[in-house]
Amino acid sequence: MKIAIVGGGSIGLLLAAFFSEEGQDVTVCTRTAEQADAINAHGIKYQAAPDYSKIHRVSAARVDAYREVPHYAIICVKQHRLPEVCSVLQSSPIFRDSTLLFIQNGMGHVDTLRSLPQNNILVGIVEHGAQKENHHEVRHTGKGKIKIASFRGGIDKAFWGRMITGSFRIEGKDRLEFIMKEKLVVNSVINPLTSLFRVQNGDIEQNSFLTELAKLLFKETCSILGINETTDAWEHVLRVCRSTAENRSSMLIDVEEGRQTEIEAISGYLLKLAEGKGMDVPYTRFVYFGIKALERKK
Ligand SMILES: NC(=O)C1=CN([C@@H]2O[C@H](COP(=O)(O)OP(=O)(O)OC[C@H]3O[C@@H](n4cnc5c(N)ncnc54)[C@H](OP(=O)(O)O)[C@@H]3O)[C@@H](O)[C@H]2O)C=CC1
Ligand SMILES: CC(C)(CO)C(=O)C(=O)O
Repeated sequence: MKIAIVGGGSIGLLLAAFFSEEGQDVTVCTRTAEQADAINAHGIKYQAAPDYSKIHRVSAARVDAYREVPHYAIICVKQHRLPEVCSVLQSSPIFRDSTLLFIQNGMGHVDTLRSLPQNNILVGIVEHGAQKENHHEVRHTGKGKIKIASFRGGIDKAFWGRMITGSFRIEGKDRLEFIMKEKLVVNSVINPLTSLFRVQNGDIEQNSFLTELAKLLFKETCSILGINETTDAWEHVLRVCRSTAENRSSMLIDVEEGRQTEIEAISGYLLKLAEGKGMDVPYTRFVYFGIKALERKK
């Protein structure tokens, strides 16, 4: 299958390497010509701890210079970059018949997807940790799951089910809202805490004071979303901390690099929901303003 990965960041490069390993015809659609040139010249270097690396020869093009017609377009930009990418997806005939897959953290984007003309739109969640080292190198810093579900149209579970490399697999699910809420719970805890305390994901479980804070945030997020704070749900958060222990969350990297974070789509989304329900949510408010303050410092 022809697969376009839109956005050559940590997750875009990771997925490009994965689909290349699966024998798919992958093109990375980048924002800059500089990154496309680097990928075309060197391929993508996939690295995994402690000493595994492999070069994947995939092609790359700046997104507005991409001329192929992909079966799948996997959108790997941050939430706040979606408006510009969605306008390309809306206007370009290239993507008209593609199945789109959006993998952003947070819930902010789901309403935006309604205006897209494509008949087949999937939404997914990524529990892997990845870090882009430079334009064409990515480090796989934590292995987890990818779950996808249909937002509009069908889902070819047989195709996705064949995409298995070792423990790397994509699971097709029926309940979109469930997988998104489950991931939102994880990100509402891990992303702001790791960013405010500048720690790796694993520290949330290792440092018992951080675990206490994580539990408070976890309980609050569950009550905002109206879901049961089961032991299973809490264990799931800890499992992601463990499986991505060495990872610096995507929000922490944004903070360190002085970039806009996805706090609006995660804690900002939860705050608005809580406001609508007349709920007071002090922990979520605290982390929201804490991250906004760090963004202002940049
Ligand atoms: N990193 C992680 O471990 C995880 C991330 N996620 C989620 O995955 C999504 C992507 O995150 P991540 O890969 O870390 O983000 P990055 O910031 O590493 O990558 C985003 C990429 O999108 C590119 N981009 C921005 N605008 C455009 C555009 N208009 N056209 C084409 N490309 C564009 C950026 O290019 P440029 O650099 O040139 O601006 C950058 O390469 C996020 O929603 C994140 O929450 C989920 C799980 C884990
Ligand atoms: C899975 C996790 C928590 C990995 O760090 C993530 O979603 C992120 O960094 O945004």
